Amino acid sequence: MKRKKEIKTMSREIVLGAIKNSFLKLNPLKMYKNPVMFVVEVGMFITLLATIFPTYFGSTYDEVGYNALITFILFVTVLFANFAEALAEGRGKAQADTLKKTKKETMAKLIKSDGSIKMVKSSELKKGDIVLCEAGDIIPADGEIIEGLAAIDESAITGESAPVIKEAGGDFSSVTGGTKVISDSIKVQVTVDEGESFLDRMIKMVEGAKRQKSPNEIALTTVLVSLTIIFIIVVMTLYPMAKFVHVRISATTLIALLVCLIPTTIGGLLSAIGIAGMDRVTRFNVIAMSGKAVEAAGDIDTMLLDKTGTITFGNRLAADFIPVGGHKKEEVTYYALISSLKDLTPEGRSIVDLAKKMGAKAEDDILEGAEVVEFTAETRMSGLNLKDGTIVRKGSYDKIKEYVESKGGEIPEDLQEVVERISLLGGTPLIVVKNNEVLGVIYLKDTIKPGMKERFKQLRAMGIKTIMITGDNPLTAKTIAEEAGVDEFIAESKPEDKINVIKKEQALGRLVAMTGDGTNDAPALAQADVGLAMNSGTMAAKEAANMVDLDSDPTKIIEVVAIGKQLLMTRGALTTFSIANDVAKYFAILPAIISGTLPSIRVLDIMKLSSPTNAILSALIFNAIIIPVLIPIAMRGVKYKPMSANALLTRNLLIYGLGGLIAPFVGIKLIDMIISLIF
Ligand SMILES: Nc1ncnc2c1ncn2[C@@H]1O[C@H](COP(=O)(O)OP(=O)(O)OP(=O)(O)O)[C@@H](O)[C@H]1O
Ligand SMILES: [K+]
Ligand SMILES: [Mg+2]
Repeated sequence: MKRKKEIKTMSREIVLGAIKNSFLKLNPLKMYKNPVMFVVEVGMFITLLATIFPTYFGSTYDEVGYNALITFILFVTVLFANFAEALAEGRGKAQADTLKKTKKETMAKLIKSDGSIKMVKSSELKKGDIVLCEAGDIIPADGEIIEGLAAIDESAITGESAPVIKEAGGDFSSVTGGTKVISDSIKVQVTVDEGESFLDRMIKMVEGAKRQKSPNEIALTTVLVSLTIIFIIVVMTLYPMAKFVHVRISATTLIALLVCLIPTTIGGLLSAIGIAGMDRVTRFNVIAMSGKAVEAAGDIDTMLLDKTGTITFGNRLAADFIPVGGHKKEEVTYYALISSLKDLTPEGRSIVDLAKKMGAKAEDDILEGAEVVEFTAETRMSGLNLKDGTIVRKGSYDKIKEYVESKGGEIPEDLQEVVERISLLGGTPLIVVKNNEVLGVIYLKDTIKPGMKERFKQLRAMGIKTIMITGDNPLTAKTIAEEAGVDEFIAESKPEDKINVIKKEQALGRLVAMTGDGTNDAPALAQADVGLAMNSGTMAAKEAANMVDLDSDPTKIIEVVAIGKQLLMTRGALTTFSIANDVAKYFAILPAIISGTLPSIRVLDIMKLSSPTNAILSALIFNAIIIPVLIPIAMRGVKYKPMSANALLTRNLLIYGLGGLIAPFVGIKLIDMIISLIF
């Protein structure tokens, strides 16, 4: 998988910026957005007061040093949490800066209504304006090509240096502001107003300016806040209880205890995990419009893929012309050529090329007065109505059969056999007819992308059902489906079938992902829970989708799903670790605090820490340090291996649950040993 636009994960600049921002984030007006860490910050202010006025907070003047130390550790804890978030944000900003460099003011050649050209600034362009873009020009705004064809360098946005061909009409007519015309000239109609361009939206997304908490994140935050409130109540009731049994506990100790118990680890890392997840998607050259979309990708049950161009390379090339019904090869070749003279699809062009190579030649005046019937996915046919009344068509087996029969023609006996032969090879048969007479078949060859079987196996291991949906005939569909290893296929489907399949799956409570690039994919892309549009596709598709792949690689949906899963897993794993940690800390320090005055508790004091004060300090230091220790995992995400949800859960509970329980005992004991050496 190509990752061209790799931006350094951890440059000096990003780290320095993050350090500065972790201090700025201390502002309580910003801090309250992270409720768990806000509680720590408030606790810090109280222990600070307890350092200055110890007697008001149940401390003695002897304990000023202890109070100050606790205040300092709490300060560092909050700082560490802020650093995690700032670091994640910083990496997004670095990517946004690279994009911003693309967004330069350029001069545009505005075509006025009288046809004359006026030079204007790109920022002055409005929706609907028509501009001329010639070789060497930077395209001044997003738009659709309304006239011409050009090679365009999109490397500024995609990082891909090979130019792409864009042309008026069809699914490859949209152009993006900031890209450069390499050859030829086009007329472009501007489709967006200033500030709303694709690049603008991309920058905003990557920068995190529009970042909102995803529903999952909000739900988890609610759980964390509830836990925090419970522990505040627990710690508050501890005070009168301790007094009752004549144990003196100062406010500072209670706050230290509280901070150890509330889920500070996940509280500190939660937003970094979300931001880093989106960042990983961006690093794959996919722009996600929301964190919600990335998370949805992690929960996908069903994936819809089309055949041509997704599972196969999609550059279907004519490989042969096969006559049927006693016709000659020259005849099919000639009419295949005629039917494709005005067919600008890759298939049509390859037919013209092959027919010419095989010696067919169209008369110079054949197109005079001829009516062009363009290919649509709906009709699955294309061709010409010649001036002399001859009708030439080529198209899919089912549609041509329908057409010929409606015109009173007959289907030659050997047609079925030829169609089957091509289909069994995974090729697409196109039937050529003249008036109501079937002449033969065009064999369009396509190749399955390498490694598809392996990828679908992985998806199956993840528990995802794959459905290939194609306009091609059932036999070709079956051959390709079997060869690629998809779970199900739907053949002879019309564009609207996609949206129906999605709706049906969703009605069964499933989350559905799909990729697409055409305007007719737009409704389905919008309907899908994860819609990944190709950057090469139309604006309509890109606007409807919640993700855009800058490399226009439809199979990348597989990686996006893996990243989404990894994001959800990372969050789950670190939450488990955090809570297990807090439970362990409770058992590590509470006996140490109380056993001094209540000897009966001593049996519980399994850790044998050097002193109650050292126990609290060690636990609190461990609590702070664990945040930066886990930052790399939050950023990188936990390792993901395709397996079922249950197997994953068991595995993670073992690693992160058990690990979270054991780590504090080891960590706190070590810190205690170091502290007792110092003091
Ligand atoms: N240029 C063309 N002229 C006539 N018929 C065509 C042309 N291109 C494709 N067809 C026929 O129309 C069918 C449907 O095409 P469409 O592009 O909708 O689907 P597809 O490319 O076969 O599959 P997918 O949905 O996987 O891309 C093709 O299978 C083929 O039989
Ligand atoms: K904690
Ligand atoms: Mg197609």
